[in-house]
Amino acid sequence: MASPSKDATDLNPRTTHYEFLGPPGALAITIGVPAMTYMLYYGCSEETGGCPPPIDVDIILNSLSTVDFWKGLWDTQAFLAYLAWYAFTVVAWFILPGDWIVGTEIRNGQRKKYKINAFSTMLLALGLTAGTLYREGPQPFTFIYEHWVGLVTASIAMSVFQGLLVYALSFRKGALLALGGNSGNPIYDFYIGRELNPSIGSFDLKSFNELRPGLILWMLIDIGMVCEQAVRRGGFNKVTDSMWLVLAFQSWYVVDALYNEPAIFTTMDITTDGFGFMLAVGDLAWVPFVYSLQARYLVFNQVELGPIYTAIIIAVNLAGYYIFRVANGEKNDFRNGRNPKNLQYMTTERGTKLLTSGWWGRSRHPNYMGDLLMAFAWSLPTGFKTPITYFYVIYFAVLLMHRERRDDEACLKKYGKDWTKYKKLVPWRIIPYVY
Ligand SMILES: NC(=O)C1=CN([C@@H]2O[C@H](COP(=O)(O)OP(=O)(O)OC[C@H]3O[C@@H](n4cnc5c(N)ncnc54)[C@H](OP(=O)(O)O)[C@@H]3O)[C@@H](O)[C@H]2O)C=CC1
Ligand SMILES: CC(C)=CCC[C@@H](C)[C@H]1CC=C2C3=C(CC[C@@]21C)[C@@]1(C)CC[C@H](O)C(C)(C)[C@@H]1CC3
Repeated sequence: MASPSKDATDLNPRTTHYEFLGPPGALAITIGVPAMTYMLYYGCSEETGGCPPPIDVDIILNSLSTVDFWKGLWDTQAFLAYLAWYAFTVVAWFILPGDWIVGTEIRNGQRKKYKINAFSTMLLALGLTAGTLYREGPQPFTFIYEHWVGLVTASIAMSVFQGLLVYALSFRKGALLALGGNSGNPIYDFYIGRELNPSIGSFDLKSFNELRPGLILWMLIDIGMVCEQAVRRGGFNKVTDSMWLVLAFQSWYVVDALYNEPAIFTTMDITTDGFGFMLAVGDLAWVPFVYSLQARYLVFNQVELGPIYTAIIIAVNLAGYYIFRVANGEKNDFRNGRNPKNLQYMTTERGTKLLTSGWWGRSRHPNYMGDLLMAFAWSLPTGFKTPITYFYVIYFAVLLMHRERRDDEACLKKYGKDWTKYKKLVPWRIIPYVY
């Protein structure tokens, strides 16, 4: 129950400290993320002549000045397909059964309830995909490759719509705002997310978007790229080992996230950050259309790895996955009051405990290290002809380093001198003895 002594101003203090370099940074990312999503297509595709295409300023300026180029960004068929996909995930949330779990305590003393059926949504989507593949073969799925730009536009349009909607709704009476999203600057608050958990009844938009429409679409896009290659090479048995590896690794990552759905309720996106344009565009456009770049590249640059390289890349991915899963599992168990491995911990003045052994005794974000190792394994199958397919690894390293610093600041505020004590016990940020 909400504490009766807290009024709306106590609960929703003004944000006085900016992140992401404040409003100019927020504006740059608001424009930059959609722009980069398109640029990674135009800068790495067979339509434009390669990865990267030969750079000729005159040709680029000429094509930018043609009506056809701008018309190509809009594709009604792709838009309708995207809307149908989004609607499917919403309907699945409503109709598929699932347990309701209680999230961590939020600032107003309440705990939200979340319906757990992301995994069954994925199974339904995969079942329908398998049925279509069985009846009609890979051809229908080439739609994704052929309508790429239109699908990107549709996902960005949905993100803008949701960003504006949640920003407007956050002004209603009684809304609980994110501590970092109430600066009063509309550009910044729109970007970072003003309201902590925008919901329609029991439908929570932030956790829904984080796990369903973007993440499952990423896997379906990868399947679409396998189908495109199968059509070009004359059958699934001719699809390259590199393409199968990318599909297997990335699908496994998605399956793992959906299977462990309850674990996202202890991540900082859910517990601390608001839901605004940053997460909307990240979830809906960036994850499916940028994270699948390696698979799209392998459609037009078909790499055969052979058994030795395949084995090495699988080993790198498995090592990363092991660290990622075990570290996330240790923290999730611990935050839910369990400590099956009897790990050591310190108790803070706030009452919360912090693990000081196991993976969380090796570095302060061991899960990031595992995630990064996996990211590297997803790019390796593309070979070394172009650095562009390693974009994900570089972006991800920057994102996680920045995220670590944001979390460090937040934990310092939360735990005060106990955090400093914890940092002395666990001095490494992400990679032990390196960083
Ligand atoms: N693929 C992708 O694009 C992305 C993936 N990720 C992944 O998402 C996952 C979640 O990441 P994220 O939410 O950023 O961070 P973490 O899962 O690392 O969670 C950080 C929080 O954990 C708690 N914590 C910190 N130290 C300890 C400790 N020693 N013992 C117990 N609890 C501790 C603190 O919260 P408190 O004390 O309040 O509980 C802290 O705020 C990661 O695996 C990350 O790799 C993240 C971003 C993008
Ligand atoms: C600048 C920009 C593009 C920002 C958006 C960042 C988002 C893309 C990421 C923020 C946190 C994320 C998480 C996952 C996907 C990427 C985003 C949305 C995640 C769902 C991936 C699967 C993992 O298992 C996870 C559930 C731990 C993870 C949670 C955080």
